[in-house]
Amino acid sequence: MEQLSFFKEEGHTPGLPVSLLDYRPELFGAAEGGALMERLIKESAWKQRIVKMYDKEVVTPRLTAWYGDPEAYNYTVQGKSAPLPWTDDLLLIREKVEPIAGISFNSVLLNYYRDGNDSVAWHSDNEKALGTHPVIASVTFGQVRNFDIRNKADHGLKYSIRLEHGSLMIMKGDLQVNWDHRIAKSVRPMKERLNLTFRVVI
Ligand SMILES: O=C(O)CCC(=O)C(=O)O
Ligand SMILES: [Fe+2]
Repeated sequence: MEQLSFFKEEGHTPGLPVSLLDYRPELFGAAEGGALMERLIKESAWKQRIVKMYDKEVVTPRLTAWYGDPEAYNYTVQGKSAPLPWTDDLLLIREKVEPIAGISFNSVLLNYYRDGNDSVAWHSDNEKALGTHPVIASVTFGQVRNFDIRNKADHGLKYSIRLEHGSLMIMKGDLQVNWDHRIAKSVRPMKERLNLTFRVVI
């Protein structure tokens, strides 16, 4: 498979340094990743959460599920429900991710994008419960979608990374401080995509 490096996908700006974002395609092979994705989609406890946006309550345009250690519970990140216990598949993925990330994760947020209509709006993962410079490991299965990153102070400074099936992307350093990210809706037809972000909730 062609190795699509992050830097190939950049627009008019130089690439973000690896100290902020480390992209590694093919953490999982196509077949293994496909099997994991199918099981996780079928077996996870999906919820469509309601979040407050500018005083309005809106339903998140994707499905989510939280798993982790019981101690990883923090209402500012997960809403009112405690994380569900780790499953074998989630532990297997965590085991592959941790040596590369260089830290131990105590929770994982799963995002299920059913089609091109599902998305996550511009945000940074800067909740207090994640600390100021969180290391977040993001594993993607299924449909390739663009992961857009824009500078908080200069919205013209933007990058777009194609997150491929089976890939790992590690976000770290100042990324959540100075940059927002999103998965935009797509007018082109999109198949389903599963994303797992491993986090340390403190
Ligand atoms: O689906 C993705 O790649 C990103 C998800 C995300 O940004 C988040 O869960 O905070
Ligand atoms: Fe995020």
